[in-house]
Amino acid sequence: MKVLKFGGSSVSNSENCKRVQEIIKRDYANCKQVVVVSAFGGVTDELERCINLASDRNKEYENSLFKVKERHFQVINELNLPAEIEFGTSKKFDEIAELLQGVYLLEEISQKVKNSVMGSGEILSSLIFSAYLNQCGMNTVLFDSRDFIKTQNGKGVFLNSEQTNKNLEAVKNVEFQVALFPGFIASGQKGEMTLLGRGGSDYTASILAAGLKCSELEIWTDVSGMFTADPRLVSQAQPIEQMSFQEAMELSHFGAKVIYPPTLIPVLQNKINVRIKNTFAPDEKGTLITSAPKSERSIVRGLSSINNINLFTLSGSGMVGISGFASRFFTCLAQNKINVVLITQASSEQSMSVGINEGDRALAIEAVRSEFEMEIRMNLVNEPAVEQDLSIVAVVGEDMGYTPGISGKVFSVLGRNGVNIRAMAQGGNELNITFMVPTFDVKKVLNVIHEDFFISTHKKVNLYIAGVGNVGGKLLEFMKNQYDYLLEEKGLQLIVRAVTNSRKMYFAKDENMLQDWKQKLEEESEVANLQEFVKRMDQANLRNSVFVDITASESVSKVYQQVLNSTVSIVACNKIAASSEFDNYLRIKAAAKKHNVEFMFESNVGAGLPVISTINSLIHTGDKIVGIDAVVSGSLNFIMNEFNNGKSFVEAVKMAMEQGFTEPDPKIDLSGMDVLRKLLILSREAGYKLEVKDVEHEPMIPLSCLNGETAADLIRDLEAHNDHFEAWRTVMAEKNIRYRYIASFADGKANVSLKEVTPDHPFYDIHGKDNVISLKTKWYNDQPLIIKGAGAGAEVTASGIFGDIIRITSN
Ligand SMILES: NC(=O)C1=CN([C@@H]2O[C@H](COP(=O)(O)OP(=O)(O)OC[C@H]3O[C@@H](n4cnc5c(N)ncnc54)[C@H](O)[C@@H]3O)[C@@H](O)[C@H]2O)C=CC1
Ligand SMILES: N[C@@H](CC=O)C(=O)O
Repeated sequence: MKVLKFGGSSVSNSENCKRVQEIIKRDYANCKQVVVVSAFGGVTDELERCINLASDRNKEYENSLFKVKERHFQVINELNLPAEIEFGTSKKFDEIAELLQGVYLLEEISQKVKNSVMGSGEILSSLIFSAYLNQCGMNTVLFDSRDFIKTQNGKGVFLNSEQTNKNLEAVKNVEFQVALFPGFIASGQKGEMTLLGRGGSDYTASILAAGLKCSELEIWTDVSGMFTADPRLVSQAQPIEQMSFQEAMELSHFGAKVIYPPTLIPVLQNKINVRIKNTFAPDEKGTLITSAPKSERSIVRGLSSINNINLFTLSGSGMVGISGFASRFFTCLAQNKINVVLITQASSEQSMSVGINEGDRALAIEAVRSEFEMEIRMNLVNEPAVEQDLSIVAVVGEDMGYTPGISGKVFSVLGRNGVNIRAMAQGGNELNITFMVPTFDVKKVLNVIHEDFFISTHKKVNLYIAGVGNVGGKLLEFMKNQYDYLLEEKGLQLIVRAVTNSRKMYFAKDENMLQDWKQKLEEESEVANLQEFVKRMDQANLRNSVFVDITASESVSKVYQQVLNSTVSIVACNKIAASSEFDNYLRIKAAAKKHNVEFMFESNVGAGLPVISTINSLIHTGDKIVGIDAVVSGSLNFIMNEFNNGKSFVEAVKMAMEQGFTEPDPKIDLSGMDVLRKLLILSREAGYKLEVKDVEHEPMIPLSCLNGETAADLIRDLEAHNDHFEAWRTVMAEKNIRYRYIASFADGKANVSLKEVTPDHPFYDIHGKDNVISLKTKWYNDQPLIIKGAGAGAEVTASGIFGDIIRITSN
């Protein structure tokens, strides 16, 4: 014999009643079934509303009750049930109406009347449904749960399990194939109707399963089992195949609403397996709750959360070393029926904090103030402090016990995402790690932990992109091409949430704009506003967020602090921040460290070449950079190579500009400023404190060519100086040398200038836009470490930026 419980959603209309009948039919011939039904979906709430309206002397209750009645009659008619059911139903509604009229006249609700009205929904649904099953040819007997399930009053309503189990013996003597019981309702010592608590139909089913010694309890609902997290908050949540009773209890206690927590006690005591199934997808596996569940791939079984929690703190120096404070504190909360959801105490004994429901806040303050009135007056204890708008999150899993590193992993992923944990507790059995966070962060918290622990799912990477020109456009194209690969191979889902250029910006509503960012920016954008861009990114508060700076703008580099304060990582190919004042460079790095996020700028030097990462790796492993010689301007190398091949200097400059090797303002390259910035960045990363003024700097071209405003001015001025450049050609031929614009650093001295190199020099033969970076270190002393390859161009730069994004988000 097994018990099947169908919740309100499963029996909310005639269509669903037919589905339920199909489910019962599956095992009809094989085993006896005890079926428990809830009231039709939403009916209990409606009945409660009717009582409240009546007690407020609001005649609207009559209308509301009439609508509830109509719903029942609609089902009766649609199922073609016999007249006696209509009669029985009508009679029940007359009784309810009478009770409500009494409430209306007296303006008072007694517990007895309230129970009678609210429990009517189950009496009605069981009457209708049992008739329907019989009509379908099933041998169904309707039992009244009140005749069997007995409660006793204490502080609340408790099950009298001894009496209940004794009463249930009688059921065994009745001939049936389906026994139908209304859920939720029971009776007290004097036979009056009592209720088993909201969600109590689950409990009814569990009590029956235990009392009738059934083999299994099936809870049929509208979801396919208990999920690894609330699917409304975590889109990647999956049904959990199996879990233990203890895990189910922890998860349901902390908010997973699939099962009413007391339900698990009778079945646990009698070792009866519970299966949670979906009425609307009956072939799906659902979740099995059992004493020895098989291990899942993840050590964490599930996550749950409850909102509207307050952190209530009692503190004071007078509490230290004095016994009895805790006992008085908790007794006072208990006496006022204030439910404590989480407890923590500082080891100094100076403070104790508890999590309570928002609704209990006022009462808790009043009760604790009055309990400690004298101590507060004497300044031994402070006024109770309450923090609002918090939520509790529980990470649950039996396998977490005695496995080191789980809480470390949980808290480090939260730290990386900028979540401030207000209080925490771990059950002594290590079954749960529970903590309080601002409600604003709950969705992010559940998602990041879910992504980190449930390996079958992927990680969403939320990208905010500033600058969609030459390089930015290429990066977006690469990301679009690699989208499927990264999703499948690395479990990374790239989502572009917003883009801006200097004129327009577009924020995605809920969509991923990776595919059609151009069109969105063209057709649906708003006027660019950097502050607004950063503000909205902060408000979105999405996990694994990265701000990507692909501009050459100083104003964009100035928002980095703000971005990092929002716990968003930065990937930049814009060199301005890393080459700004040394203190600012340090401040940005410190902000990233403080907020546990990344500031990465590999593409600042050598575009996609692994230059900065190589320097970092040498330093981290104990090497020391003693000298740097580099040709790190892709455009200048390209220009000189074209010049050597016979092009005029200005022609070569125009080609570099057209091919996207120069900065948006080419004067930055030709003045040597771009190379200077790169040398600053390299030497800083190598551990030296260098400012712009410390670098000896000779521009590559005459200063008079750099006075113009626009690129056209520059071209005009270069043309005017053609003789100057042609003179280089003569010198190069005469001396058998080449000119290279070289950055060098040695003995604390930095220099960027145009130098002559002979054919045996490593910088003599450089192809196209290649960069060469030669690092002399403690370990690479005789032969320097050389990094060489294309150092400019949209493709290689975009690939460097993309690499940083993947490195950050793969952590
Ligand atoms: N082109 C190359 O080979 C390399 C370029 N880089 C860096 O890449 C960056 C971009 O270069 P390109 O794409 O070639 O330039 P670009 O001129 O084609 O694109 C720059 C983009 O930034 C946007 N922008 C400018 N100011 C802005 C602001 N205040 N707010 C929002 N957006 C703004 C522009 O509207 C444009 O979309 C530069 O910092 C450059 O140093 C780095 C390595 C190599
Ligand atoms: N303009 C730069 C591009 C990369 O930083 C260069 O020419 O190297």
